[in-house]
Amino acid sequence: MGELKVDKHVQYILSVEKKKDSFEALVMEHLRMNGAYWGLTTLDLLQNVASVDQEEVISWLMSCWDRESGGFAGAIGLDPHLLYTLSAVQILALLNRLDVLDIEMISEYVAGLQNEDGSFSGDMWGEIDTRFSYCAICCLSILRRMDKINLGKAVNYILSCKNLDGGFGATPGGESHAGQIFCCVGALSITGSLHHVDRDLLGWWLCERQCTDGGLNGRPEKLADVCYSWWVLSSLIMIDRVHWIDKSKLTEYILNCQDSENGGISDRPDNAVDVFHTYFGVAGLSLMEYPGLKPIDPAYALPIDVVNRIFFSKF
Ligand SMILES: COc1ccc(S(=O)(=O)N2Cc3cc(C#N)ccc3N(Cc3cncn3C)C[C@H]2Cc2ccccc2)cc1
Ligand SMILES: [Zn+2]
Repeated sequence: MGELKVDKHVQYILSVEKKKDSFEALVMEHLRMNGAYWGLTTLDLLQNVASVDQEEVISWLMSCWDRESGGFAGAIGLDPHLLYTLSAVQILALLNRLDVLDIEMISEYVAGLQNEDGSFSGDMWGEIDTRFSYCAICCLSILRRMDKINLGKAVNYILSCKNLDGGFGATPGGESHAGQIFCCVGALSITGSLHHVDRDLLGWWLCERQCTDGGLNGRPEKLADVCYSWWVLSSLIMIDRVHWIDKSKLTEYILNCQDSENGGISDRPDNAVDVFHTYFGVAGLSLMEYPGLKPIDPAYALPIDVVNRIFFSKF
């Protein structure tokens, strides 16, 4: 408990980056690009992103770029997908190296995944999910190429996934889930369409996610989990209802999920730590303005100074 063990978490992230042959590394190999985004963004929030060899990261990242399609794969030699294309663009924005990208090819790849109904497929195999609407909109916004898609249809498709409880599902009629709500609210926020959201109805569903232990869950009756500190909290902030939860109890819950010895944060107290929950725990604390952390943007899931640089630079 107590306070955030910053140096321990920095050491943990750097050790995972180095441990290439661990079980965890093998399990996560197919989404190494996601893992790189989680690790690097955590280091930046902890004001330690200078501790990695950025040139090495960028050359590995570019070796995951499929120049045929214009998309990024989760690891070298795998098929491109929207999930990894967003992570790659977020990493390059973080490192202030968007200049290495063929922006036209990447934005054509993303736009090419929009369907007639405004929805997005994750890749050429066609799976449709509001997660992919978020990936497409966030990625094109960072690249300043939102003009490449039909924005009206994209927003209408997301709204077609709104439920009577004020939440959002993966597809029309899909059950409300905190992860999908983050994706839909984030995409609506980036496109300036939050006026379509019933803030009190959705805010109520979201604040009901706080459990007696202070943590947040993803659906009614589920156990609290640190990663929901991001999915629920960022959504509450975007709709200006964050005061409806107890931030100090949530902060306590996240700090309780730290491994004080070896660093890292787990999904719930005394479980195994991983990069995913370390990132979402630190990002959740950042959303609650925890001292010493860089503030993070709830919609772009990038430090605010990075978002400002993207939109207020001459680039
Ligand atoms: C440990 O078993 C798993 C199970 C699934 C996965 S996964 O499908 O690759 N993936 C990413 C993920 C990464 C790590 C790490 N390091 C740990 C978990 C986790 N989950 C599972 C999870 C998180 N909270 C509770 N649960 C059960 C989310 C999932 C889906 C997801 C992918 C990208 C972005 C957001 C969410 C990986 C490991
Ligand atoms: Zn989790």
